[in-house]
Amino acid sequence: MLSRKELFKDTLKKAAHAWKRTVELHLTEEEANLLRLYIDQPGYVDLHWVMFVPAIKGQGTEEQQKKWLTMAYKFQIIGTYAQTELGHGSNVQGLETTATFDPSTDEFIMHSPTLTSSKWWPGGLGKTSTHAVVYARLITEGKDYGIHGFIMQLRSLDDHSPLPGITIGDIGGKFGSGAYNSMDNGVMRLDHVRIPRDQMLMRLAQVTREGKYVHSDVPKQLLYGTMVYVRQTIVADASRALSRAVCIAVRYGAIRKQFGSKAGGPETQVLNYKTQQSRLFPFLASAYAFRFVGQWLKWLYTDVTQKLESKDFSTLPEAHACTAGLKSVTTSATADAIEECQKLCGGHGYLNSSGLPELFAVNLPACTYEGDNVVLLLQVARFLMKTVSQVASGKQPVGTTAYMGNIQHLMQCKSVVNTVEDWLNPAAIKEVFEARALRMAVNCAQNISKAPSQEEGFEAAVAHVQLIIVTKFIEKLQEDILGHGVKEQLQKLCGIYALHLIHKHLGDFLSTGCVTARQGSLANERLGKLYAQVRPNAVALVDAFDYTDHYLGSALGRYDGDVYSALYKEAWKDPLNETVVPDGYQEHLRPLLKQQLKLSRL
Ligand SMILES: CCCCCCCCCCCCCCCCCCC/C=C/C(=O)SCCNC(=O)CCNC(=O)[C@H](O)C(C)(C)COP(=O)(O)OP(=O)(O)OC[C@H]1O[C@@H](n2cnc3c(N)ncnc32)[C@H](O)[C@@H]1OP(=O)(O)O
Ligand SMILES: Cc1cc2nc3c(=O)[nH]c(=O)nc-3n(C[C@H](O)[C@H](O)[C@H](O)COP(=O)(O)OP(=O)(O)OC[C@H]3O[C@@H](n4cnc5c(N)ncnc54)[C@H](O)[C@@H]3O)c2cc1C
Repeated sequence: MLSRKELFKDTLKKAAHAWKRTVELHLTEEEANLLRLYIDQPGYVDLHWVMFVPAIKGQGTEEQQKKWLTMAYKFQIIGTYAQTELGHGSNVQGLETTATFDPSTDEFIMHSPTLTSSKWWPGGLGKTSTHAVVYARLITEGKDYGIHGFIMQLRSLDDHSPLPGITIGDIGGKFGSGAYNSMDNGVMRLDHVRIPRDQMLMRLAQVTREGKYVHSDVPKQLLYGTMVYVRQTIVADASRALSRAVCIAVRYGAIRKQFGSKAGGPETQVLNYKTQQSRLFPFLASAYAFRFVGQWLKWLYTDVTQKLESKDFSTLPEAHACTAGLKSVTTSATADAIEECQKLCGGHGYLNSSGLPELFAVNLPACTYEGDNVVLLLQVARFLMKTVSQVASGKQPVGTTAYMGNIQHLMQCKSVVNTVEDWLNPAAIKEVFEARALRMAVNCAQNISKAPSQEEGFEAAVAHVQLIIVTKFIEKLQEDILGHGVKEQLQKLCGIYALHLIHKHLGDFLSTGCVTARQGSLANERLGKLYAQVRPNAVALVDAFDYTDHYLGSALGRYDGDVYSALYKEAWKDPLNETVVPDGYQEHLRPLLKQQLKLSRL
């Protein structure tokens, strides 16, 4: 119900309070992160911690890190990540902002040469940030060396006014009434703004005092390292958002009753309808699947970072493919699922008090930010094509592509599934997913060699990423899992996750010969049985997410199930209900009604 200005100020207040508590309680970075999650409104702090600090960590020299991170950690400066421009987002190499070295003063001149080069979107840029890592084309000795990162001060640390040569503001209201409107995504134009040479982030490359450009011995792809880090955190965000939506829809489905009463008896809980289960339980399974793959991705990222520190860059391409692919698949599935959860809750799901519209609006842009999901899947496809060609030349693939080494078997194997029960076998499930992913990648590589097209590999990329998620779920089940019967429930969810994908992508499985039509129909039969088995525990499985009513923010998803009185109470809080007769009655309704009355009496 807050206006944009009130919402923005409210976020500033909450973030400042969280920061105060972080300092007072001496919270670790991990604990502070958890606290931030409970603010639960996008704000400048996200960019400061998730992009500004990591960009300096990844691309700054030790000296630069010492100087800037010290200030950033103490919140003496607030930073953002200014990469995207009005005319350029996905194509980073196409950015236009220039950083031209002037040896006479030992400075870079930062400039926006065109309208389309205006920085556009960075979170916190519009009204809050004092500093930014700005991405610009480095020009020295008359040569354009492409995109590099530069630390720029944007606003005065005394009165917060923009520094000379910098025009800066908010880009305007966004989708939904709340959601991302708490964030001041910004626009910025630079008019020949000078910064000292040592504010170029110099871990990847340096410009000497004389203006000479020098490469370091680290791969230039590390320029994109901050995005790898954030994409990894976004997978965990997606799993959290999806589990919130599913929690609301499952709990409400157990309360809501429609039809089915016999002789005046109670109606049926909508959660008992098979159609409801087949729409909703795959999301429940996905919420668990994304959580487990998110945990694994965090491990992978930590592992890669440790290797990078000891100058082992070999796993960087895989880390890029995994983070890009998983960010893409999990955020797209989550946005679609939240929208469907609204429909699963019927009309009440469309009310703001259900919590679902806000959840949808705030998570939808995750399909776009940190890399448009289609563009990122094309990066995965590129990685797969390279791996296929390496396999063809005898190289043994490792990590998430290790299955491609089993090419002889996977290209011709037939699924062993013969009965409905066979679809309970994780090895049988894994094999069909591996075969489908490999066959699609190989087909794509063959098609590309005939008619090169970057867009060919999209479907193959999806198949590969789904294989990763299924595999990590299966691997999770091989660990010790505490709690009586918990493992059995997770096994059922794992089955639902995998088999619903077979159902959804049956065309791929059939056309690649990985599954026969009969096996596809056995999978559907198994799926129906699993839905019925999960039903008695569905509410417990969402209670296990352990969300408080406050955090869930939903009249429909309340733990106590007292949905109708909550909806009723929420309705009366609407500003329209502050008066019995609405504002505008005197000017617009009364004269109209009076006039019509007069006319009818003539
Ligand atoms: C006290 C402590 C308190 C702590 C408090 C903590 C609080 C924490 C809160 C956490 C909450 C989380 C909240 C999350 C909020 C998230 C906010 C998001 C805000 C959004 C930000 C943005 O959107 S920033 C802008 C993002 N932009 C993009 O993503 C652009 C996408 N485009 C690209 O990445 C590139 O243009 C490209 C990859 C699509 C193409 O690149 P290029 O033109 O160079 O071409 P190639 O395709 O030829 O690639 C060349 C080569 O490089 C490889 N490669 C590409 N990318 C990467 C990479 N990232 N890493 C490694 N390698 C990469 C590519 O594969 C090619 O390799 P080859 O070997 O040549 O094949
Ligand atoms: C809420 C939000 C917050 C953001 N925060 C930041 C931030 O803090 N800092 C920052 O720098 N940026 C930020 N961004 C910008 C974001 O990173 C870009 O929007 C994103 O990278 C996509 O780029 P684009 O908008 O230019 O889309 P475009 O690239 O113009 O995409 C438009 C369409 O074209 C398609 N397309 C593009 N290229 C290809 C291709 N090669 N093949 C096939 N299809 C293609 C896409 O799939 C899409 O459908 C934010 C964006 C949002 C929405």
